[in-house]
Amino acid sequence: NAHIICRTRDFCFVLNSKEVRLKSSPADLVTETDQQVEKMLISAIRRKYPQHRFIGEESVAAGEAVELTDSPTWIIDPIDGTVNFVHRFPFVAVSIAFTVNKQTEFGIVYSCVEDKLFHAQRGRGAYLNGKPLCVSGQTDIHRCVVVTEIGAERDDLALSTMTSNICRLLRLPVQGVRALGTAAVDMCQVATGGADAYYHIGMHCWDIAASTIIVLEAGGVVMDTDGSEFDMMSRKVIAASSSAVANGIAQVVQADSFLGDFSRNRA
Ligand SMILES: O=P(O)(O)O[C@H]1[C@H](O)[C@@H](O)[C@H](O)[C@@H](O)[C@@H]1O
Ligand SMILES: [Mg+2]
Ligand SMILES: [Mg+2]
Repeated sequence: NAHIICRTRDFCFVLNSKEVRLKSSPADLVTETDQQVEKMLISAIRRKYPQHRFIGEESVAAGEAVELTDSPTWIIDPIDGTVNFVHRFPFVAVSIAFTVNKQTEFGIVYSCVEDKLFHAQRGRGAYLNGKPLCVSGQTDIHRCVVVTEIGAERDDLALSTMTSNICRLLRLPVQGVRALGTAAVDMCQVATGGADAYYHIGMHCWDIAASTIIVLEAGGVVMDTDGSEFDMMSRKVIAASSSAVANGIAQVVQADSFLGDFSRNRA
């Protein structure tokens, strides 16, 4: 059984996950807690906003389409870092973003074990537990700590793409490469200035929708891994402290044909 104690200033509760099941790969896990948290969030929001749409990781896993329209839409990852959650590795987050006309209006990432609440609203800055956030402003790729993710894919092409990208960055060299096991929290490190950049190939919109606006509102930049304009549904992202660093990463990171048929969001 996996469990985690979530504390906030106002309450403390224990989330139990009795059953761990596999989804797309032996490293893509889901627990009852993922499903219950998503249901709880969607039903609470729906009560207040019955017309709004939802893209939720576990609803998509259950067969719902991933369709981002102009309608007000909530993009939810009920537990980002489910492998961490199951193993009690202490980086686990709830990620919620809200979009209108495909533009993100606000994002919230709650890193449960750390009791860190990141949030940002378009045009109103980014905050961690109420304090304003600012990226490092680093412009020299050689002085960067870069965060990425190993991902859940375990096929040869995915693994060689992931490892060769890390090798290319280390050879530049950069000063460090890190992976916390939750894309949402990884990306928030860029917003705090603790990391200078984050890139990921193969994540889904629910992993990074909220943290994208948090990085942007903290003064960072976001782009596709090929250097083109960021598309939340493309499953590729670079978030960085400056355009110079983002472009430096885009020059070395290759997506190749890794995403293949899976190049749009699906569970
Ligand atoms: O499935 P969850 O835990 O919501 O999301 C995780 C991704 O599946 C995995 O690929 C990635 O490495 C991890 O960081 C991410 O957040
Ligand atoms: Mg996730
Ligand atoms: Mg999840």
